[in-house]
Amino acid sequence: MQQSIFNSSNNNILPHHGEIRLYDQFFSKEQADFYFETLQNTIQWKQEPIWMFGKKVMQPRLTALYGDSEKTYSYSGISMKPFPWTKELLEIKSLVEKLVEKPFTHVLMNFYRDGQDSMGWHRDNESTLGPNPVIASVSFGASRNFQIRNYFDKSEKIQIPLNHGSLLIMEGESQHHWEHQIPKSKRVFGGRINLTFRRLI
Ligand SMILES: O=C(O)CCC(=O)C(=O)O
Ligand SMILES: [Fe+2]
Repeated sequence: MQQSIFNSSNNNILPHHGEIRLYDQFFSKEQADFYFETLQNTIQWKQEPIWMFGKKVMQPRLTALYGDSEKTYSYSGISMKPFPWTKELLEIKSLVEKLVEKPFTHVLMNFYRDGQDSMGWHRDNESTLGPNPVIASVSFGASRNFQIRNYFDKSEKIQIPLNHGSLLIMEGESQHHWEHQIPKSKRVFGGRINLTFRRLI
């Protein structure tokens, strides 16, 4: 199932059970270029292992966690301790918070070096995020397809491109009923940086 959401700013992409909204040009091209460059060079990117089906495997991308406190964030069998906020991350956080009207405590960042880097199907439903988390996802760099599918009926699928400077908000029941992924692509060559702002409780 494919929905036409292009150019819409605050329409819900999900047909039921939760809300996902896309702001395709939340950042101007100049702002997005600046943040892509700066984050690429100043963030402490690392390739970290995770546990999958009882095996330790390297994640197919680089990651970094920045945030408020000493509070560690655990997912897929690993825990990450946040680095303190940088000037640019605080700027981006405050722009996003102005729109969402909710505060965030952490940002989990992913650097997809090229089309071969990816993230598999998952839900952001760790108990430390609370029952119906608001997750704000900012993208800079190469455009990648964001695929969403119904967790209970895997045939119900939606795909949207996340472009340079876009902001995607996931909220309500979305993390209960829907999972998402960034698949590999043979047609993508450049790097992409994604920031997911979260509130850890
Ligand atoms: O790179 C993306 O757009 C998705 C990131 C994501 O799903 C996550 O960090 O949980
Ligand atoms: Fe996610």
